[in-house]
Amino acid sequence: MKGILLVNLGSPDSPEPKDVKKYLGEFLMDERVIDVPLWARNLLVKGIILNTRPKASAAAYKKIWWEEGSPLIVISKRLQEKIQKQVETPVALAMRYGSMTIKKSMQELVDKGVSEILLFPLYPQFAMATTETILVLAEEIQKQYFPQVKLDSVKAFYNKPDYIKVLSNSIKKHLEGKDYDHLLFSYHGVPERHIKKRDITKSHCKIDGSCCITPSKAHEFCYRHQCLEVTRLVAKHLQLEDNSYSSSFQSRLGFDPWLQPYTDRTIERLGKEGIKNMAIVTPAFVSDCLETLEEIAMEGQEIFHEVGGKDFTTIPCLNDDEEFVDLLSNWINNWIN
Ligand SMILES: C=CC1=C(C)c2cc3[nH]c(cc4nc(cc5[nH]c(cc1n2)c(C)c5CCC(=O)O)C(CCC(=O)O)=C4C)c(C)c3C=C
Ligand SMILES: [Fe+2]
Ligand SMILES: [Fe+2]
Repeated sequence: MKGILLVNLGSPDSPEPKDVKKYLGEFLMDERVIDVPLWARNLLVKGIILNTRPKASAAAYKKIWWEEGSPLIVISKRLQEKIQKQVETPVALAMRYGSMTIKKSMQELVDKGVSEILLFPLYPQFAMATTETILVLAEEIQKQYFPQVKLDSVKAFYNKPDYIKVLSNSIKKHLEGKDYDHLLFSYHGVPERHIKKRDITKSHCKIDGSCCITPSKAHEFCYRHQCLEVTRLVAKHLQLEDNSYSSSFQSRLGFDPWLQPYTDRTIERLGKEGIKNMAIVTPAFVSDCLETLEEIAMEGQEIFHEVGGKDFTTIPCLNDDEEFVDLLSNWINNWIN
């Protein structure tokens, strides 16, 4: 029998500093997230970040935490339950980091008689720090604990026309009746180095004004290209006017250059340039989480107001939107049959 394993990023067990520290330790010690030699990662993560960041991170998590738990986990569970209603084969949910492990969820599927698993990373764009780390870990677990199970995986779906349509419809629905001057597409950032490391041509990615719009085989693994493509395709679908939208990258960590322009500086610039009403959408995230509910909806809004902006509309992620559930269920049913 076939089975599905949806995988999202994960969250701490609670917004208390000790749980946040445990979670961040696992997340940031991943060599595909902080991609430096082990000794340097130990020094940076265990020596510096885990001694300074958990308190502030925990305070941020407390602001967005729901009674049922972490928004990212609760929303992912709702998505799983809704997909399960439309799919005949078992659908399990795991997180790359934290207690809902890939191993436990694979075991759950195997216990139900599953011998072929479709791994479904819940990320529209490929990144070393997201899709790749899930695929690598899932393969290791399968080889070690479930050698009899066949593993298949869903590729980044950033440019699939039916995905672009669902995302565009959601944006349109949430902006209905709103008067906005600028729509900002804010994607989670990654260090520039990550993009160059995954350039399979070894020479294409220059992270300049043109490489990501020049066709290349490198784009199969270029997070920057895939983000900018989502913006381009949605803008085309919604017939947005030039200069009424732009892309930026949020959540940078550390001192290395990350993908630019940075979201916080872009919001500030837009406000200073006289934009009064802005909307913001976050298509690198399938589920609302700390990075959308706190960093964008709270901090982003504050920055905008400080520089004279008025109306700041945060468009929710696709979460468990009916059209999105139908879309994922269709893709899964096509794989099953
Ligand atoms: C598109 C998805 C994501 C990419 C790419 C990504 C890269 C990345 N992230 C960090 C560091 C942190 N990310 C944190 C939170 C966080 N990141 C994502 C998604 C991507 N990260 C999500 C969905 C979340 C929220 C999780 C939740 O529980 O709601 C955090 C923790 C929060 C904080 O302390 O600010 C860190 C740290 C790096 C270094 C990185 C790429 C290299
Ligand atoms: Fe992140
Ligand atoms: Fe590129």
